[in-house]
Amino acid sequence: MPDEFIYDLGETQDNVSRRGSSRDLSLQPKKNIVLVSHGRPPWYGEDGQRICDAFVIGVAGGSASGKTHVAREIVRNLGSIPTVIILSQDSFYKYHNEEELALAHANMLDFDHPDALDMPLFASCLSDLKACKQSNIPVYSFAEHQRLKETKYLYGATIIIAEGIMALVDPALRALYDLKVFVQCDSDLMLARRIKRDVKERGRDVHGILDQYLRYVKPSYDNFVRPTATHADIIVPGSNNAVAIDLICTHIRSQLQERTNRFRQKMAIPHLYLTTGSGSGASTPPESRLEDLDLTVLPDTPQLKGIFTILRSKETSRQDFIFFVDRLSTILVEFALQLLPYVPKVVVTPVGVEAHGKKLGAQMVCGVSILRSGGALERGFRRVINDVPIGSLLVQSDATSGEPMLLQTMLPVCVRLRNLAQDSWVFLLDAQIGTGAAAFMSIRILLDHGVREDHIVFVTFLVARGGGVSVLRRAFPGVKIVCGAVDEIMKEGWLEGYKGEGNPEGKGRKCWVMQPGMGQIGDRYYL
Ligand SMILES: Nc1ncnc2c1ncn2[C@@H]1O[C@H](COP(=O)(O)OP(=O)(O)O)[C@@H](O)[C@H]1O
Ligand SMILES: Nc1ccn([C@@H]2O[C@H](COP(=O)(O)O)[C@@H](O)[C@H]2O)c(=O)n1
Repeated sequence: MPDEFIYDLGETQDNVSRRGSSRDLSLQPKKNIVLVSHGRPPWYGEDGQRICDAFVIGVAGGSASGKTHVAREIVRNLGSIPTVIILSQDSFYKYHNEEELALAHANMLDFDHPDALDMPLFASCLSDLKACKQSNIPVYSFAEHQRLKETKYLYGATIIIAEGIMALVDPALRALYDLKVFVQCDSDLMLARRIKRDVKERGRDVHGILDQYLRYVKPSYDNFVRPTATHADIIVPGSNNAVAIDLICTHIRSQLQERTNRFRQKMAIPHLYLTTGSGSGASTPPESRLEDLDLTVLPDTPQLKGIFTILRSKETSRQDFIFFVDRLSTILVEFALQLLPYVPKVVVTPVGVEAHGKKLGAQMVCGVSILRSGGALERGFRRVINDVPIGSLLVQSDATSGEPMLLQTMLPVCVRLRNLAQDSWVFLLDAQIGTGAAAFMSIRILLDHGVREDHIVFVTFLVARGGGVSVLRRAFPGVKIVCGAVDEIMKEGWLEGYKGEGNPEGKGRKCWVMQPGMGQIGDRYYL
């Protein structure tokens, strides 16, 4: 495995950028690999529903035939594709009891029978990933012959390569593949490669390897593995296979292109709701009448007006800007908390009488900030909800297409695990909803994880009435949107840069701007 593909989950983002954009998210064996390159474009339409599945390739073949090699070469050959996961069937070896473990260590347990693998679990994880949901897959140790306690969280792949000796055995698995590949390799070569690999990587000795090979591996190849070649769309040789891999990649590229085209056509619609040009007026679609947007807006008190006046002014110092952003986010989160369930609670006061009150009824509450501007709400959020877990999503517009691109997900555990996600309340934090593209993608990500739509509370300083919020509202009517104020206009224009530390000349740049707005909140807060 080339070094630039190795990336442990615990590494910092700095290390990833230093090494390039590839990530290996597996523990042991290092086989389930996630490669992230230029971000993931939207996988849903303007109605918020998924419009395409991930493209799934099944790669089967004998042990050490070169399945992993083929999978990695496909990734390398594809180059600048959005996100690829290589999912190894080895991860799905069943859990063994003490008796089976003793047999395994004596080379007397058959790992080459289809029953050794948890095929239904493999099919269910693969089916979730194909449907653009998250999956928590098992982690297997070859050294211990055992499934480990931890699971590995995977999410966000555009292409999934599932590889394993039995990858084409199970009809339920075969039904999930868009392309089926069989790696055909000479038996002598497979044995030679296996001896080398198992000594080096799996802690085995030559005698044991040969014993296991003759007892289980070879008969299994003849009985179960080789016959599945008939299901393959493409047979790839186990060596000198560059031409075959090139053909596979050409096919994948054309398939992805088709899916991308369908998406672009549909996503063009929200932009019809946005106004362009330099005029001061903006046409407002009927759907974005304030009462139809169902926003929870902070009461327009003189005190709030005072805060907004300071925040909107370009003369405000960075120090004051940070102070008032923190204050406003505290007020907003406090206000948003009224939307969560409360249950009765009786306490006894220091004077010995009962007081009938309430306590928060939500089991789990967490925050997810949409980086970078959403980070500006985190301090206020933490002030109101003590010790709350906060994750983040990095979504940025692609420079050429203008489409939002998912670059990184760092979600709290209660969202990553599906059984917890359905009971969690998630505060999505972003500074403003303008075009709504980042908000739209972030909501879709939470729904992919099983968070209930009516358990998502979007907290933001500003919403543009003429922007994408109307499309967002139609797609996700259950999401609660809490904002400090509603601005009228959303249009393409020049954003005056914040003048000060890090940007002495106050350079402007062209983008979608809200009016009157607060400028680029992330820049003003962080620069
Ligand atoms: N086309 C190839 N050319 C040269 N070596 C290869 C090729 N395919 C695989 N190998 C080598 O064979 C060994 C086993 O390959 P691997 O892809 O891990 O097999 P599998 O995943 O099928 O068990 C590795 O050491 C790998 O480098
Ligand atoms: N504890 C185990 C589990 C499996 N094996 C062998 O692994 C082979 C499949 O993995 P490949 O990467 O070679 O496809 C399979 O043939 C099993 O015999 C093992 O040795 N120990």
